[in-house]
Amino acid sequence: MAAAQKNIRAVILGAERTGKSALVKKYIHSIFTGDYDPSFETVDKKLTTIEGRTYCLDLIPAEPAGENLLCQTGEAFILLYAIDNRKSFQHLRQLHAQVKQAKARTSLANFPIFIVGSKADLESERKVSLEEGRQLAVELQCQKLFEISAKDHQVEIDDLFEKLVREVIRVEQGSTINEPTSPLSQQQSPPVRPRPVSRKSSVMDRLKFGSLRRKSSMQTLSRQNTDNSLSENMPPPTPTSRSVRSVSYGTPLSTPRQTPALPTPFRLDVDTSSWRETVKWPTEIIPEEDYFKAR
Ligand SMILES: Nc1nc2c(ncn2[C@@H]2O[C@H](COP(=O)(O)OP(=O)(O)OP(=O)(O)O)[C@@H](O)[C@H]2O)c(=O)[nH]1
Repeated sequence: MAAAQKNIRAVILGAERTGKSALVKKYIHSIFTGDYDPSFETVDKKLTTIEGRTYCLDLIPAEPAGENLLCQTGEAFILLYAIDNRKSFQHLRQLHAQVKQAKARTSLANFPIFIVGSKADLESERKVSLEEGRQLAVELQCQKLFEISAKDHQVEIDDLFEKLVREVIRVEQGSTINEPTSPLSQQQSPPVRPRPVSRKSSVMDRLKFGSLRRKSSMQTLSRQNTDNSLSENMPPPTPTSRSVRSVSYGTPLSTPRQTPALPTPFRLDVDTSSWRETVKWPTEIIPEEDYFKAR
């Protein structure tokens, strides 16, 4: 196995019990146990190869408070809410501000932030609509919005992290993806003050200072990227298999429009940077021809 040519530190921020650890476990180990263990510390890595280059993705689930250092060192961010928990959604603005403020003290002005709604399998308990998620992604100028389920959506979760890596690559190659640097970044950086040590921030400290003893020895290495059609510079793929149906509206997301009734569960992936919306149906849940036949 080739050594990683680049490390990418992805920080997953979200309120308690939004499914941060479950998301990481699903991506790294392909499992969903349904357990809740507040003492479970996951700092996991996964190698992924994109366009011949190997990246090591460090995944760091973080508690919402007191994570400035984490935010400063992160290169990509996932702001996670649970679709069945309105408070976790309302918390995202604060998390977003926290990330922006922390990054304004660093030299990294451009970095991807995805908004992700978890627990998409709990449709009947939904408290946050897709439209609200989409509006917030546009308002905060986040690159993408996903709805996923750590219980059901392996392919979509793989896709989510691949897209995150691709966004980091785009930044590395010089694309500007965030809004202009905020006034905060022009101020002189205040000294970083010691912060309260929390369960997950102590993981970060140990990671940072090289003394982390990984709880899990399992690392999933070698995830070959075989699908170049995901390249951001290419036009959306023509649906060739039953597995994916893409709908492009070609209108700004803020324009009121008719949204087709969607089967559930499903995943929404909105690319807010290109104002293109893509809705995908996983085949194993509802084959697209069945869906269209029924309409
Ligand atoms: N149905 C369903 N349950 C989920 C999903 N993701 C997580 N959960 C459950 O939600 C609970 C919390 O998940 P965790 O992954 O521990 O959440 P967390 O955000 O890491 O929680 P903290 O450690 O408190 O920060 C657990 O009981 C999970 O099994 C999901 O996609 N669907």
